[in-house]
Amino acid sequence: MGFINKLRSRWHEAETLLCVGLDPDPAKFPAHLAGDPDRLFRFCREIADATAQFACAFKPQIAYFSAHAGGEEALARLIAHIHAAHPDVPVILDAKRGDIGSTAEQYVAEAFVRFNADAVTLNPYMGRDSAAPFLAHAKRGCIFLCHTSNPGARDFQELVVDGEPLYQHVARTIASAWNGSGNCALVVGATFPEELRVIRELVGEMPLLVPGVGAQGGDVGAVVRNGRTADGTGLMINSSRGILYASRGEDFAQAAARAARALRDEINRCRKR
Ligand SMILES: O=c1ccn([C@@H]2O[C@H](COP(=O)(O)O)[C@@H](O)[C@H]2O)c(=O)[nH]1
Repeated sequence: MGFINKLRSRWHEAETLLCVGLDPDPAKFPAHLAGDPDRLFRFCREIADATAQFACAFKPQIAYFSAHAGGEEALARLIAHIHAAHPDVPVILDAKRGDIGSTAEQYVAEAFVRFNADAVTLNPYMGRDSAAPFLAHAKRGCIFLCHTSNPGARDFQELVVDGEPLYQHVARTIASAWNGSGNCALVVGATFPEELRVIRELVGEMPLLVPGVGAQGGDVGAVVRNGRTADGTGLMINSSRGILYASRGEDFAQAAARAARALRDEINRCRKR
């Protein structure tokens, strides 16, 4: 099953719009993992196993793995573990790739062959030819940065080009011209709920990956109100640090499960309003 259908099944059958972010930072790990050469994998595997039932997707951020010797091998093993143990939950590789076509082909092999991710985040700044090698894989998701969650999102993404802010042009172009295989989605920060509302109007039912709740302070109610589709889905609302570091003790995985369940439930309460 392709990424978009896997995601839709998860929204409807597991009744969750929560994306669990996997951003392992050894400085924040519980003491019993200190010095363990396999700590990135062990920490994330326990988090994934504890939170899978509450997740519509997992989103490992590649930098948290590639920053460490052996980290990319840990990431490959982690994704293989998720596919084997939680086959219904799609994996989004957060790598924000984008380059000329020949290099993009290598990034395609990285995301879809080496790591076997169901979807990958992409930077659309280099234009259509940089996205084409990814778009050709109709069963994999291509999730493009549109309006990011950080304060600097305003620097370029809100510049007015041909009478509209650049982020709106990006949303419109991807929805109308790049989504021929129906495998596109957009990243929109929870910290910009008004822009989220505008993007939802521009892109119809297209899935939106929404980071920025939890540690970055985005409002869950505003995200659901402004970002959901008519059937109350359409969103992958990501939380990473708020789930991963709910406890720094040996009970970290159980605490992560409680945090994931609480956020899943809060999102679902907002969907009913
Ligand atoms: O606009 C963006 C795009 C990506 N991210 C990523 O999402 C998570 C957020 O982590 P939290 O701990 O929940 O704040 C992280 O991997 C970012 O690289 C984003 O925050 N904003």
